[in-house]
Amino acid sequence: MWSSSKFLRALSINPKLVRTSKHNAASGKSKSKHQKVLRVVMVRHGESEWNSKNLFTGWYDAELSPKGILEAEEAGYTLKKMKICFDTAYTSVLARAIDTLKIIQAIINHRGIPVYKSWRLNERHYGALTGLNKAETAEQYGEDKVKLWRRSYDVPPPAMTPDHPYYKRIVYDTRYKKDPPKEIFPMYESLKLTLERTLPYWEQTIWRQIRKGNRVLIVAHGNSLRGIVKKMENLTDEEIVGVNIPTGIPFQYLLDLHTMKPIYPTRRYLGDPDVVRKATEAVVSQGKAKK
Ligand SMILES: O=C(O)[C@@H](CO)OP(=O)(O)O
Repeated sequence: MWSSSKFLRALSINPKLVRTSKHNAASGKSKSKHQKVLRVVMVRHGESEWNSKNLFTGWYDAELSPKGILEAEEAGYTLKKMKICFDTAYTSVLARAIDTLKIIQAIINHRGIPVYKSWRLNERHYGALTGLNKAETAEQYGEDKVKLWRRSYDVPPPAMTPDHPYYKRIVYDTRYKKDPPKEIFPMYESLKLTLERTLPYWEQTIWRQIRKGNRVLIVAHGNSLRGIVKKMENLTDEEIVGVNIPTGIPFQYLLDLHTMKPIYPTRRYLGDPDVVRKATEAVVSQGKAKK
């Protein structure tokens, strides 16, 4: 069993330096004088029904699969074991992220914290690819093309047109009645376009809360999180191609209280490294053609 203390030792983090208790949870609006570092935890939702079928999902509102529910529970137990507490949580408007957050909240006994939902944390819009099988798409267009669509920084997938089977379901979904406004409602998104709509929310809302000393949990999606990771780790457009985020495994950044810079240059997963590696490789192979 990979215990939280073993995990913290592996990361060479002194747990005493990180605020973990519920102290000041309700009013935790200012940095405690004992607090040496700030922590932000992010997690990609648990596996969805469409992940399990290996379909491009994007803004389609897939539910969590039974495995995804277990992954969300596991994420909750990991945070509970490590005694990590939060003041505020942010998520997208998609069920797979909202439900993952609810499961985590229940397990860590944080049902009462404020939760903010924004379409800006949604998965990237996969355009015309939405609903297609990734392996079959790789067979048809080649693995390189699918890798470009899935992981390049600025190559967008083809646009979703009104005759697409999921167009109406997404465009007329009442949750988007007010936001995003029609003029910017996406029909496709590269990672660059995804980041351009996530970044204002990250900088003007989430980052401000972190700066104030609030302990923030973000439950979002593979690509909205890749955008934030690119920003946090200063990755180049080429480097972000190699970043794949597994479902349901929380990762954290510890930030220096004064400089607000990450203490470790890369994200740290809160989980058994072997499990993280295998889960990450599985995400990569979703884009491979079936042999
Ligand atoms: O299909 C999607 O919406 C995303 C995440 O599930 O997939 P990918 O990992 O291919 O970007």
